[in-house]
Amino acid sequence: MSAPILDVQGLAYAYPDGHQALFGVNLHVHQGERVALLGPNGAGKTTLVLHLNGILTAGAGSVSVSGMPVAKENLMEIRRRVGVVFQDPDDQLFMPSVRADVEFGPANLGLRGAALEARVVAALDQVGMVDYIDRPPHHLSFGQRRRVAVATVLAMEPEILVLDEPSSNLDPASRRELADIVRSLDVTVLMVTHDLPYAYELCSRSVVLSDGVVVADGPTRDVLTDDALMSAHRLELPFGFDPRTIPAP
Ligand SMILES: Nc1ncnc2c1ncn2[C@@H]1O[C@H](COP(=O)(O)OP(=O)(O)OP(=O)(O)O)[C@@H](O)[C@H]1O
Repeated sequence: MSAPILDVQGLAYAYPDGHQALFGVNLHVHQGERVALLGPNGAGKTTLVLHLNGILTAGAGSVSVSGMPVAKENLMEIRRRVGVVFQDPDDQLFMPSVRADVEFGPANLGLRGAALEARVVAALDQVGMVDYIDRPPHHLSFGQRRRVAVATVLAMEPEILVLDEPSSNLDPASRRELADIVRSLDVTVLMVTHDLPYAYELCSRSVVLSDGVVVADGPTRDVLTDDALMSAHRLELPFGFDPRTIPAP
């Protein structure tokens, strides 16, 4: 098999207050995979994500993206390669118009004029939001703001798209539409979620993090139907959802 596009080796991290959040995490993701990162509250999922684009720096171990180590000297390139969509779109949208927000990243990379406009329109088109290009983001609904947040990241043409709780606060139709968008993208995806049916629907592979350690890594169906694993790590399927009776997507 080819080298992983995302290679996390022995990653350990303690916050400045001494709290150890990750203990030697290994995670290898190959190009084109869609992987769900599951685990109970406080497991270390966000801490891991914050290492993928260098917001946090590994205490021990390493993270690399397409062979490039996540390190201070590479941060600009790493942030182009790894696009993180945070849970709250308002952490990502801060400009007076949708266009300005989506332009921001590629303009920083030096794109100008028609090339910049084409990049912005293409990114908004991928999330079905071209018609909103001149609207102020704060006049959009939450679900629309989440789509624009995804577009701000897609406009950077990332190699890896990291989605933190993408389905949270979405109504059922928006949730399904976002799933369709994710499926339509030709990009490697790491999706942090507590929404296990969403993980099942979108990611053929799931990694379970618990107390800062990877405790499972395999086909999502196998993970979600391993009752002992699920209860040991406070993972619960919603009432009526049984992957044993639902064909693998
Ligand atoms: N800034 C911080 N300083 C100290 N400890 C922190 C800090 N941020 C997170 N932690 C601790 O690190 C551990 C992992 O937190 P993290 O946010 O990575 O978990 P998570 O899996 O993303 O949880 P959730 O599902 O609740 O979002 C938790 O015990 C948390 O209390």
